[in-house]
Amino acid sequence: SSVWSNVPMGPPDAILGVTEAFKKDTNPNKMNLGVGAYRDDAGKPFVLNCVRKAEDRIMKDLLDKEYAGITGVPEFNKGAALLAYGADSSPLKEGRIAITQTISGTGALRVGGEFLARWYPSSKKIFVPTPTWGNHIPIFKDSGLEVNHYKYFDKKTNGLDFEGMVNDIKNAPKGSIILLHACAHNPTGVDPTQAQWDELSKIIKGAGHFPFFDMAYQGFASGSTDKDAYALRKFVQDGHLLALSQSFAKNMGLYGERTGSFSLVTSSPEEKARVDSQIKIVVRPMYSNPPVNGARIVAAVLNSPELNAEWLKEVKVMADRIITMRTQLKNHLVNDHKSKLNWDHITNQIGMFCYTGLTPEQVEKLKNEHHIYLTKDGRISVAGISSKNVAYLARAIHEVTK
Ligand SMILES: Cc1ncc(COP(=O)(O)O)c(CN[C@](O)(C(=O)O)[C@@H](O)C(=O)O)c1O
Repeated sequence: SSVWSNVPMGPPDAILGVTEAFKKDTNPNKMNLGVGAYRDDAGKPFVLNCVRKAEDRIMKDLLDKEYAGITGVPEFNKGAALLAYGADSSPLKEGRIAITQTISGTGALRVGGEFLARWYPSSKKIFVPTPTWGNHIPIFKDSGLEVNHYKYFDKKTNGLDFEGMVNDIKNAPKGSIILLHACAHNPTGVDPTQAQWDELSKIIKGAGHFPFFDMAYQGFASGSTDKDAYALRKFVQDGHLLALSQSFAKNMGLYGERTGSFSLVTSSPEEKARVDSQIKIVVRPMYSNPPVNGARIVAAVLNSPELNAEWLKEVKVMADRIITMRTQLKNHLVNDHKSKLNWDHITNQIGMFCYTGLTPEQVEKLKNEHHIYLTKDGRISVAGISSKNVAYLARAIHEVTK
């Protein structure tokens, strides 16, 4: 028998597997509402103008191909921290934030998971919302953490089960790690209000828990990078020493460039130096140092007032198109099809995803009868909807739900 005869066939990824199935479909009406990747109204991937301009500038600089340091391109780290924490962040001004460039958001979560498993003294338990991004669970398990869950989504209202969330977080063992989606919760599109975030900050502080923010959509949810960072900045203001993973996949359209960061708010520059040294010891044997291209693009955009201003406009255009598609989809369902169901959640939810409430059977029907591809949990990537296919989608959803 061969050396690998014991290797079983694994299941396709719940999200990326949908794209594979979509690509095999030859029907002209097919729609990919699976992976969270932005498309413009022509259904095409969108490379931001500010990114193209940044690339031009970088090419003209004729930079070398030397290794970046273990923690990546310094100008990138500076710009990413400023974007997340804000110009008036005291830990930033006091030099207390340890930050490393990572292989996009996934890499940030993994470096963070490994660091916490190795150095966080109070617990190996991380509590993630129910539901959460599917990849969170294997990332943290593979990091050596024990994954637990807190209530989050209310199936009855298709909204937030704040009561349940608060109770589960309060009942978690003291000093647990709490994973929080900073904005545009994936897969539900349901976010706490600012008042609810304020309360969560007090509760998490009171319980001595450790917040780990995953901010993969800053600017992409509301169109404002400051508004989308509200929860993170409020927790920092309230004195939490916390962890943050950032991704530039969506808000700067750098998906395949794999550009992100992991950062920790520490209590002093001296502590930051010790934490920095241990983050490097996690990263060096994992991938040694990160790719420079995406980081140079982000640095060029964030650190140039002109490109930064253009980026903020473009990220708002993306956010606004998503919001328009939500409204059109709901209007078709309510006005054209006189659907008896309540579709308010389609416009109440925010960010890349809409948690439709469709059952796995209805999802199967959308695929088999209408060539519409989405994940089994009923999540649709709103970016896959355009003015050309929104009516087709509404009719199909009505067909399978009436
Ligand atoms: C909450 C959250 N955190 C982190 C990431 C990591 O993203 P990256 O490593 O590319 O920076 C994603 C992307 N999730 C998806 O948009 C999605 O849920 O479809 C998709 O990119 C994915 O990889 O699944 C995410 O939704």
